[in-house]
Amino acid sequence: MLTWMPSRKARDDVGMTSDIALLTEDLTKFYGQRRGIEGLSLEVRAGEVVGFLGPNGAGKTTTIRLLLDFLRPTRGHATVLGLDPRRDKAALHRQIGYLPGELVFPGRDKAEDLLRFFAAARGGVAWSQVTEFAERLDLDLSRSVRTMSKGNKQKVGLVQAFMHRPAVLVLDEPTSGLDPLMQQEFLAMVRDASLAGQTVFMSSHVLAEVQQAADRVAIVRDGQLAAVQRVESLGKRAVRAVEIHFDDPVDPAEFSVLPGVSDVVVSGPVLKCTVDGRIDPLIKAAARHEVVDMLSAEPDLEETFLSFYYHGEGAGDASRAGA
Ligand SMILES: Nc1ncnc2c1ncn2[C@@H]1O[C@H](COP(=O)(O)OP(=O)(O)OP(=O)(O)O)[C@@H](O)[C@H]1O
Repeated sequence: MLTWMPSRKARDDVGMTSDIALLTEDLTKFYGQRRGIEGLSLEVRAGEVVGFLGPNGAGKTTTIRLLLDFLRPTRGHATVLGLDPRRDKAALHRQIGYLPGELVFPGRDKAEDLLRFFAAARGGVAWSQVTEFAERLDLDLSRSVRTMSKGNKQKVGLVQAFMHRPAVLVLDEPTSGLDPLMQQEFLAMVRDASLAGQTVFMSSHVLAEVQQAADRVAIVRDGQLAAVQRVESLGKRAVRAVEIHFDDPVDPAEFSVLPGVSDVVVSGPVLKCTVDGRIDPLIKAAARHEVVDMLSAEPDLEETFLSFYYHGEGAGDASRAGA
């Protein structure tokens, strides 16, 4: 999906006051000696969907809590819609939809009562907006939240985050506990939110879901930003297996010298190899021969994702919005 800049009207409709929805500069949080997140500089533009990816303990929740002023930074700062989350908490309250990673609903309230409470706390939300999201997520509002499964509690959390159509949605592991059908519905809600001019910043450790909904992914590892990539370019970087069938036998040496090409094996007219990154050099070399067929396995984004963890590639080359 390409970055899409919402129209001025769409941004006005959701109360967007700044072109930059989220900004962090050198954002750092240490818990005593323990690093939560360090030196995080990231810009999310209004209307963008950014996936915040990383394994357990990478620093995703810490970052999100800093953005919402549930934690105070050790160093650096963050702004939301150009405002300071600490100083302008009240002003931001209605413009942010937040889904915490760990949902705790005390009491025996029915989902409906709880959502009425959240709606009132936000200065009133048309009840039709609440039921619209509840229906999309197939959530029974008459059930007591305390007795709900993890997935149903997650749906309540999502409805409260989306129901007031906030300018910015900050979602910590939003698909946690949802079945595949509901995960798809959630991703559709994210796409609709983006089309309506809302900004979405969502943490996840599932690359596939982020790939479906996000414009960019920011990858954190050990408390530091390891890479920020446009989703399409993650695909382009991926390692893929390629098999080319020629009319006549080819010389492996001709292909093994190509940039990004390795593991070249030729048996008669069939060449198999691995391509890391751009496939163009291989295509141009192959085109010097008569090509009968070519097979290329889909880039494995999970592998690309892991390669960021283990080799620490590409730090911050698209950390600025629209890069
Ligand atoms: N309250 C705390 N006290 C001490 N250390 C903490 C605290 N909260 C988080 N940490 C540490 O900070 C680091 C980042 O944790 P964080 O919860 O932000 O990661 P995460 O990416 O959200 O992980 P997960 O996917 O497991 O939720 C981890 O090493 C974690 O142990």
